[in-house]
Amino acid sequence: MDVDSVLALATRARGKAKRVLLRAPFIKQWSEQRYFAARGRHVDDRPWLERGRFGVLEDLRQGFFAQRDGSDMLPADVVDVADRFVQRLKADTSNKPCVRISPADLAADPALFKWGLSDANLDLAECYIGLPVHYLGVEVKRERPDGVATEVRQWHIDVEDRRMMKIIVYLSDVDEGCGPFEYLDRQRTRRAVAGLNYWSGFVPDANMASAVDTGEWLRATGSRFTSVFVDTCRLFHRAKPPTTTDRYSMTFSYSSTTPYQVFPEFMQTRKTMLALRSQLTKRQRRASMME
Ligand SMILES: O=C(O)CCC(=O)C(=O)O
Ligand SMILES: [Fe+2]
Repeated sequence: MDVDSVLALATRARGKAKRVLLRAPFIKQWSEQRYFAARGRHVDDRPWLERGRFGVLEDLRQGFFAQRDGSDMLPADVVDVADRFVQRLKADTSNKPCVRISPADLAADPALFKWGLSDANLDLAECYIGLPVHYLGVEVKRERPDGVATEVRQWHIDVEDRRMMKIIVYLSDVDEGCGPFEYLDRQRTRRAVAGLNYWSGFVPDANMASAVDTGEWLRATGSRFTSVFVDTCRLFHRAKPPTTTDRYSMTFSYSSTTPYQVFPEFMQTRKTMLALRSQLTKRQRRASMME
């Protein structure tokens, strides 16, 4: 095992310990008070949103989910980089269910990574989370149509933070068979958490079906550039295992500056971030945990 894997394991263990500790009644109450006080202090500092994102914020606040056509939101140079990554993923000949562009490759062609740090995105994440935010980076992936329910193709709720915002942008058309983002709305998530006595981890389909009927599972299908804005720490979700066609997509992730847990294997390394440093504004450096 190399040093990075050991560090990743240690970070995971520390995150889990923190989540366990925060379940203890007295500590939970203290931590909630601190959290709401911090959000209260931040109210006046929240940025203004550009008009297009206002409705997204409303939807996120009401149902932790918004779906939009994202074609106007992405600048041409970002789409160019995304397409290059898609071509690279298409050329992959392994038979892994999910293939990703490596953090080093993302940093070598940084327009896409940097779009995640645009004011419009940081503003939206900050307004929704209600606190200064960390940008955890972008993941660009291909989900192969093998129908296998591994990893995040199983039902789960993300454990990183109290609130989180992810922007998932499809880079190919996604219908029922192409592995759409699948989720339960707020009420059904609550019902499933209670019915399954859920705290963390992956839930097999059959167990989920016993808590919430499969007819009530929701799916975000749509053409290329369809964009999902979602708080994955608040809703049960998964990538539905694709059966007919590959799904290509990218996911930009944001948490508060004090998440319970992060997964460093999906994030940029300190070294690549230092190489990008001179291209970033102060706000972007803060959001990338560099200051
Ligand atoms: O890619 C997807 O559809 C969802 C994957 C997932 O679980 C996540 O991004 O939190
Ligand atoms: Fe997830």
